[in-house]
Amino acid sequence: MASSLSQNLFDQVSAAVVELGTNASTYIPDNVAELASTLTSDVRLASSVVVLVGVATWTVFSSLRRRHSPPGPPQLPIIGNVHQVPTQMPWIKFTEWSKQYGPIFSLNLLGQQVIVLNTHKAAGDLFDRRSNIYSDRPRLIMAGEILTGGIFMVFARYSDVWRKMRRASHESFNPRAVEKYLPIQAEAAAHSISRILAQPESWEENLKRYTASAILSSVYGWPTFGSEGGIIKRLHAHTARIASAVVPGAFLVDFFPFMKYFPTWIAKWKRDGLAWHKAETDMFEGFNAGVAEKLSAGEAQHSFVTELIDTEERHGLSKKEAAWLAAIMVSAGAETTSTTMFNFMLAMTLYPDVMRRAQAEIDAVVGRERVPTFDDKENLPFIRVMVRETLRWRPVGPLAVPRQATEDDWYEGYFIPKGMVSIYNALLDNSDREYLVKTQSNQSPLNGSILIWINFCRDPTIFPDFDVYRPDRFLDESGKNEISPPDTHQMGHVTYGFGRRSCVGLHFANHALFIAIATILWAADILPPVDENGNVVLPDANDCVDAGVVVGPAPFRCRIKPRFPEAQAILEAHLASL
Ligand code: HEM
Repeated sequence: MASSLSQNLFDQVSAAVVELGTNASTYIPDNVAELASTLTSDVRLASSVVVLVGVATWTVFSSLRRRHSPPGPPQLPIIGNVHQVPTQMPWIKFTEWSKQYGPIFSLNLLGQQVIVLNTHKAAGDLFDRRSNIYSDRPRLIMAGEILTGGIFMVFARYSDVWRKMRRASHESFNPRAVEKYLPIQAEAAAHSISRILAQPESWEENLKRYTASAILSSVYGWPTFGSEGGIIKRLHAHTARIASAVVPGAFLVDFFPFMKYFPTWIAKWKRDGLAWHKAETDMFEGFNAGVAEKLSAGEAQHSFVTELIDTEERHGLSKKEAAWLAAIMVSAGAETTSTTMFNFMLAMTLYPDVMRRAQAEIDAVVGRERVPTFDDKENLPFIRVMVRETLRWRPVGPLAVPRQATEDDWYEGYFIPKGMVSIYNALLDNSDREYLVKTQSNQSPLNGSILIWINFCRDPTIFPDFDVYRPDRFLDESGKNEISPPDTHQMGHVTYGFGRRSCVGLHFANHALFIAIATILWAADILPPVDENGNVVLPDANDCVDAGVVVGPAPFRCRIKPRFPEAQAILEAHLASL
């Protein structure tokens, strides 16, 4: 199967060659043609020699290099393994290779050495325990430099600007600090579930609005459930533009870095990219300026940006960096969380017994006369582990953003040279079942060599029944306390990544998932659809969609019914009391 990478490159290079050829023939005078034909055979001979020498050198060099490299599939000269990496869901191929070559194997993608890690331990050893040398990201010229000016935190190099951004975001999103956002999250959840009860068929849209609204309100202090409308589409377009630029082969400049210095009048891609960066910067700076104005008028609600305004000098952040940082928190947080909620809804339609057990816990602790709150969390262990199990069962983050080693290193007898890209293949799925994949975006970052689904969440040695949604796998014998396998950061899964580059918004996300799950299960039953004869039609659990940014379930229907007649009125009274 041809990879998108080689296809993209091939298309771009052939277009350039055709254009060059067409232009050249126009200018060659007739008397030069004769001379050219006598030279042709000599040139052919010389170029054959050059190619042969090149191939021989490459073979010797690569065999020396591979002596200490992790094993991997045989490579072709120049392109390496590019042609073998599938355009769709590459982790299936990676899982196959891990069975053949072992849990740590390496690939060569157009000269770029890549290692794929397939165990919790290896990823923990490198990304957690040696994170001082495994916290860099590979260079992405178009996505990371031209479009986002080196300040898009997710792709930022392990640099001073990343450190400043990480410090500032950690200060406002660490476990204690996120507590100030709890009222916003609870209000947004109650709004969203109330709307879902009123229009059950719009559950998907309302869950999207929920996560966007909660994060926008927390970051900018905008009113909860009301301001997110058009901005959701706008931010999705923002993230999708960046994601599409990450696709290997989408821009030649990522293979030929000197092209970055082309003047803008000959490089349209660069001109467009810089113009886009400026427009996005203006918009984000406008958002922060709006908050600053309200703050000086004494009208601003406390938010991440009001904190940044107070602390940006201490953190050494410029206005532009602060504006991008705020926007990144929204774009990294909204879709990841709503897609996790879609997976939860899917699980409920497929596992009614799990839903009943959760509802029994809610009834016992909360009752039916008030909505659940964060104060109930302590007494709702089953709901807490549903959050973990949802993140484990279907990790939405195939964008396990790759790492790059900043120093030479040895691991398990293998040499890992500085500059080696490491990716972790976290969806270790030993069932040989195929995923049905529908691609909504033509240019998915999944299609590339460096962006991979995280996957240990389905490691059969740790979770023998990995494909089953079973939250109580994370409860101890008392049924009250959470347990976690090693190297899962006391969370039971690695869906939020590893070490210094792990998700900085994970505590916010865990709270958002908890309150939405508790509220919807308190208010409603989530049931599979029925056909015209009343027979249950179960959605296909393995039918997933690569939306370009995250992977989630393919659209499916479910029936949402209030559990008791007063649910809607209680939710509305609750909202009115806030
Ligand atoms: C269920 C929801 C979420 C999932 C599954 C998720 C997953 C991830 C993953 C896998 C990474 C890369 C980790 C690594 O390289 O090891 C990441 C990074 C990041 N996430 Fe999240 N995330 C979620 C929600 C959020 C939220 C709510 C926010 C903001 C409030 C956020 C902000 C970020 C940022 C800024 C980074 C870049 C960190 C860095 O490079 O230093 N995420 N996330």
